[in-house]
Amino acid sequence: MSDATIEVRNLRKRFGRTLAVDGLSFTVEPGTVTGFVGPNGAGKSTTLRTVLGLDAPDEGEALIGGRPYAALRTPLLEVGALLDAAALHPSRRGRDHLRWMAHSHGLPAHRVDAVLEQVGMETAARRRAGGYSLGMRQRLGIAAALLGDPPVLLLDEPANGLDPEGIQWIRGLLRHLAAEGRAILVSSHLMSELEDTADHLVVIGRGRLIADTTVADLLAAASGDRVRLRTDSRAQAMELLAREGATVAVVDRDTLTVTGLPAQRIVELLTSAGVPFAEVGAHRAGLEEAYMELTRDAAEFTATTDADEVTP
Ligand SMILES: Nc1ncnc2c1ncn2[C@@H]1O[C@H](COP(=O)(O)OP(=O)(O)OP(=O)(O)O)[C@@H](O)[C@H]1O
Repeated sequence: MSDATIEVRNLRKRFGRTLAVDGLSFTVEPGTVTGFVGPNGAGKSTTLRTVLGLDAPDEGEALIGGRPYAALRTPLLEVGALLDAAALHPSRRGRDHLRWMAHSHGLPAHRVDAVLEQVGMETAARRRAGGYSLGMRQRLGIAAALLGDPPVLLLDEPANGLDPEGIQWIRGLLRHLAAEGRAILVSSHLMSELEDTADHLVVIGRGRLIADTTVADLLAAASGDRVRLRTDSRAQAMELLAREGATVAVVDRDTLTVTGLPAQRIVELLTSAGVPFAEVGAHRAGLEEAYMELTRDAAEFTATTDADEVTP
């Protein structure tokens, strides 16, 4: 799968007064799941649409296997995409929809059964699409993307509407498809959806690149040299450790993270002061926490809470 890359170079796209994508560059390598993350309106869909030749960029370019979408000879065999899972005629059976797609692209009919099996829709696809749940439409959309067995996949929010079991399923599928050497770009506005899935992350906000990093590097940076501490006497522990110069943050009811003191010193201090504690160890940040750290300084990415909204 040597042609398995997506390259976005200096991409810029404006809609009237909205600069949807503002000089964005990144590459998706073969054999990886790259998460494409950013808050609603960040420019993810516009970028994906531009890669697929559905929006024309004002500046820059987007390439699949080194060529723009318009120059691909057999697009369905070179790139698979899930953009809008709802785009299905309600009276059409899912299987017929795929058979028509296969036929119009000169693909053998057995590919339809192969991809339906891959997404667990063998039976459901014989029913009319009008009765499908959102999760079933997502699965059928993924089946359509896989029909031409393409080396490159672009999936816009594929976990949308899936139940926890469906989310687990798609994680496994994406890992499997990447292990086959494909380049996979998967967008989400929720970092947590990419946990255990993405190897690499491209984070954007307001059309601009915020981070282009491996998940491992991002988590290591977010974990820092913090120590995680569990204690029933949270207030006492916080006061004691802060007095010793540590920075202490609350994680939940009985968990704290401590920066500025080694674990051994924390144990000594708590023990000699008689403050009970259960666990002391290196803190490992999750993806959601790493994302918050990454976007903390960018005020425009801060979610408005209900409390903010009712403040006069
Ligand atoms: N066809 C269009 N006409 C006008 N404005 C548009 C159009 N498409 C996108 N936009 C605007 O461009 C910006 C980026 O939108 P886009 O849909 O690419 O973001 P997104 O990151 O995919 O968001 P979401 O997570 O909500 O899908 C938004 O401000 C949006 O309103």
